[in-house]
Amino acid sequence: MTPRIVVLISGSGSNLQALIDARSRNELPGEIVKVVSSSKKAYGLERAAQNGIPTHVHSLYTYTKALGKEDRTGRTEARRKFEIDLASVINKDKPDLIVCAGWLLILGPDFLKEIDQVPIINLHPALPGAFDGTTHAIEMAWQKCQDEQKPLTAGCMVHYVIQEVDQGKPVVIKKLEILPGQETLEQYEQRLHAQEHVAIVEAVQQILGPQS
Ligand SMILES: Nc1nc2c(c(=O)[nH]1)N[C@@H](CN(C=O)c1ccc(C(=O)N[C@@H](CCC(=O)O)C(=O)O)cc1)CN2
Ligand SMILES: NCC(=O)N[C@@H]1O[C@H](COP(=O)([O-])[O-])[C@@H](O)[C@H]1O
Repeated sequence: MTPRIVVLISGSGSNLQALIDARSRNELPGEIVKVVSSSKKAYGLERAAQNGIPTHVHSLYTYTKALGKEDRTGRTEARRKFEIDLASVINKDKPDLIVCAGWLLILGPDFLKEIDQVPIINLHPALPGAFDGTTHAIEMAWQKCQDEQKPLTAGCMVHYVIQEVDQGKPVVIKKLEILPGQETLEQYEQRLHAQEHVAIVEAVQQILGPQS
């Protein structure tokens, strides 16, 4: 039985594309059965559609738009319902692995409790213990190198998702050296994304085993 993969995205989906391309090369030990996006504008939805992969948009805004900014209790409840519903959507596809590929929302305890037995992995554009819990790790690493004016070992990792954001056990780590003044942020980003596209495929291969 081919392992079933659900991929969570929020944006461009270039890492989803890396998984799709690996599958096309028979190098992915699993089938992407659903792509769930937190945004209806995510180009990754287009990438999925172009490859016949079912999609679902699960937008937090849908749950919170009727609430006032000051309605903290309401927003907390809405976030809980968002997460429980998200877990229900995903569980319907009976995944063997869930991959956060640029999913820009913290998965709270209500979600993790409902998913329970299915491993979840996340791609984070930083090394273990560096810039945990941020969605701006790429820029922060590059800027840190410029500020300190000394080489910085940066990179990306794919790690298991636990409640503590970006602190789960690493599965794949890719290191990159940033030299101050030697490249623009865009040039570093390009190098990093290329490594991410390798790391995310390697992580799925490691977890789900060789091509089935
Ligand atoms: N429980 C976990 N959830 C998630 C993890 C994780 O390790 N444990 N990884 C993240 C991915 N991520 C960094 O790799 C990350 C995603 C989102 C955020 C964040 O602060 N999100 C805010 C909204 C931010 C925004 O709208 O711009 C939020 O969820 O309220 C930090 C890190 C995926 N989830
Ligand atoms: N903290 C999570 C985070 O910053 N994730 C980052 O979102 C991007 C998604 O790109 P993509 O939509 O092109 O795959 C990737 O760079 C990934 O590391």
